Amino acid sequence: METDRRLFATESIGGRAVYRLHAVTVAAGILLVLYYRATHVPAAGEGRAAWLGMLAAELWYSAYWVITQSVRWSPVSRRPFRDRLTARYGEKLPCVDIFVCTADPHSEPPSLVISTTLSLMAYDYPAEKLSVYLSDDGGSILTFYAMWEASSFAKHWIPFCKRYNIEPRSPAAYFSESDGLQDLCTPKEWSFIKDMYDEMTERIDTAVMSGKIPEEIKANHKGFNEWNLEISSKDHQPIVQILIDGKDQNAVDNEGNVLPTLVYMAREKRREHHHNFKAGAMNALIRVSSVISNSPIIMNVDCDMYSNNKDTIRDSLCFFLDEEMGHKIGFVQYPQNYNNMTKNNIYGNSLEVLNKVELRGLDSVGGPLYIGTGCFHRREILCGKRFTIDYKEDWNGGIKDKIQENIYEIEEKAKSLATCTYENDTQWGDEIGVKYGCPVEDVITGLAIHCRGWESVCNSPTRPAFLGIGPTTLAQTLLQHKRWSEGNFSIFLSKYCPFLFGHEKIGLRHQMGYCIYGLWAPNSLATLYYVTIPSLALLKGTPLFPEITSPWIAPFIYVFFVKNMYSLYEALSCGETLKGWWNGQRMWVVKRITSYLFGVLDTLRKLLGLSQMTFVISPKVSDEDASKRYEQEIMEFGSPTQEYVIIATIALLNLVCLVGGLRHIMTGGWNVLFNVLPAQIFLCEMLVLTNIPFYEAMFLRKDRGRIPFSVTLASIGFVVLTILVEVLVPIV
Ligand SMILES: O=c1ccn([C@@H]2O[C@H](COP(=O)(O)OP(=O)(O)O[C@H]3O[C@H](CO)[C@@H](O)[C@H](O)[C@H]3O)[C@@H](O)[C@H]2O)c(=O)[nH]1
Ligand SMILES: [Mn+2]
Repeated sequence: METDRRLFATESIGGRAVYRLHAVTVAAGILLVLYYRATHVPAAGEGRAAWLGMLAAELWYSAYWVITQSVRWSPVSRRPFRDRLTARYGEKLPCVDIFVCTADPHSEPPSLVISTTLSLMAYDYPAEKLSVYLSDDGGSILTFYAMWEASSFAKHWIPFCKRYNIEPRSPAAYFSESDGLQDLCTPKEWSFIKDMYDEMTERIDTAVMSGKIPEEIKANHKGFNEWNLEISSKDHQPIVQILIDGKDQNAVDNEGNVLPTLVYMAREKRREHHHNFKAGAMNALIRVSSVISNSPIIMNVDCDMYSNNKDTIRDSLCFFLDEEMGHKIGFVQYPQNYNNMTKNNIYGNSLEVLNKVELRGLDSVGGPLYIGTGCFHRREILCGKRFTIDYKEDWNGGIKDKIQENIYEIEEKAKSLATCTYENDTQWGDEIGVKYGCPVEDVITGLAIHCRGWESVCNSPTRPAFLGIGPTTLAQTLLQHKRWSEGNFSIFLSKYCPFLFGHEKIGLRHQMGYCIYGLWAPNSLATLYYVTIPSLALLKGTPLFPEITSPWIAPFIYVFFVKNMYSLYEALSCGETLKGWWNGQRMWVVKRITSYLFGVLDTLRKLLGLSQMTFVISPKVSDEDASKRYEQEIMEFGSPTQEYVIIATIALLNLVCLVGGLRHIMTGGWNVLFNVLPAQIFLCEMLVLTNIPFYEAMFLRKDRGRIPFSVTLASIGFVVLTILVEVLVPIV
């Protein structure tokens, strides 16, 4: 009976023996490599500087490797017992507020936003306890209109979902997956609801295309009056519209059941006030919801992350309501999964290893990071509460306790909480709510929560809880990673550096876990060095590794192979393909020499006060031609960017160095090449192999997504320049 009390189980993840064997031997190998480097520095003039650079890069890699192992030692997975929750609490469950953020009706189409919203409204959870809030940072009447449409479609959609117990509950996802041949409902019923949905989306898409809402529609809801002629996305009054008021007896679906509360909010925007991006939106939502439903649990998702699993709320509550551990848990994070990944993960965006290995590993050392989406928080904790050993949550707060206030009064009160000036001279954005000033506001907020004594857990059900839209072009991928690496690096360099801020507050391994991401960006420097200097040295004939006959080559080979084999094993065991792993390796190099490099440079510029923080939204739509290439897993370049110049230059440089290196056969014979330089030939060759898609994109492809000619030309120029410089002022 004892065990039945628990609402969730913690299980350790297998395969640790293999892992630990690999880790211990690789660590030994690394020590030998470093020892060799430090004791065999060549004389000046024989490549000493280049050798010392190798030492520095390898020292960095070693330290970083140790950091990434912090979370791999004893990962855990969690299993909630939903049935026990239901048996114990019945429908006496806490109220839950759900926040959705959107920012721009063009890169985040309103029809997508409402599909997400509808999927959340249709959770298997008592509707009277559920409130869904949308924050629209685009302040767009188009998004409001879509929400208004959703509020009436919900009356058909929610009962349909519940009656037939369908999954997923995002209409867009459901109709694209199901072909109407399901035996759960009559074909007539299915077509009825599908037509209704199609017609609604068409009306919305037409409105978005024309940018206007027909007058007769506007007459249907007072909310449309908020948009007068002067209003723009960067300059408008606060707007709060309760589209469905859960307390209203008349707000029922077509079967007479209560509907969840649905609220549209566009916080005030004025040009002279900084709005703090998504963090600002989240904080406004926390306040606005406090006067409408004030639920003790807050869940937030991005507008493209629909709910793919109807049980997620109940699953999450198993953690918070667990009698033994629940009081320590500050938030429950779900992994970020995408529904638009191709089989072989061409841009390395599937985050499988991060989700399945790193998040679970973090879970065993204090808790996963808050990653900004798919996360359940206790409201109190988001508002700054510290952990105390006798902490006990009052689960009765929320919608049902509210006295019946006039809906207009509530809206007015809510608006006053969403103004630009509300936060002046308050702790909002610092001690209260989501923190400001960082492009990964979520990570820094989660860190502060951990440092206030709370733990977090990662729940990763077999049927993913949320599915979003991942980047589908190289440019989008690099952009997202620039924001992430820059954000995490700026945390590392700030007073929130996990080693300082977390000192004595969270465990060492937890601090290191945070630094896996904090140090993504500076990895770029070591990588840039490693993909250029050994190759240039090969061209010149300067050895930078032990000879093949020297026993010292062994640790180099061991570390290289075993580390990579383990990474392959990890990827395969997370469900990736061999090719997917290979593509992922390419993307690591590419991200490091572009996104992460710019991440370092921009972080430094910000530290020097030369630039301001930005948040470039990832587009959720792409053109047809490009989507086709994405599905065929052909890399997309298109218009020229500096990133592409770097990628093309490094690719070409390595090709030239490999070919040029082979000329040593002429002068020194096979002996020189294969005894003295084998490691460099191998390294250079591996780089050339991974870079094959780039050569194709430069020289062979004819489609619109190829590398633009100007980029190829520039990269040829840079390669020539590099080699000239190398001849004139040798660096290696
Ligand atoms: O001024 C802004 C900018 C963005 N957003 C919203 O923030 C979300 C995330 O933006 P997106 O461009 O999709 O970024 P991603 O790179 O996909 O987001 C990941 O990384 C972000 C931090 O960089 C986290 O906040 C996200 O939760 C996480 O999914 C979206 O819903 C946006 O609508 C706003 O509400 N206001
Ligand atoms: Mn996104």
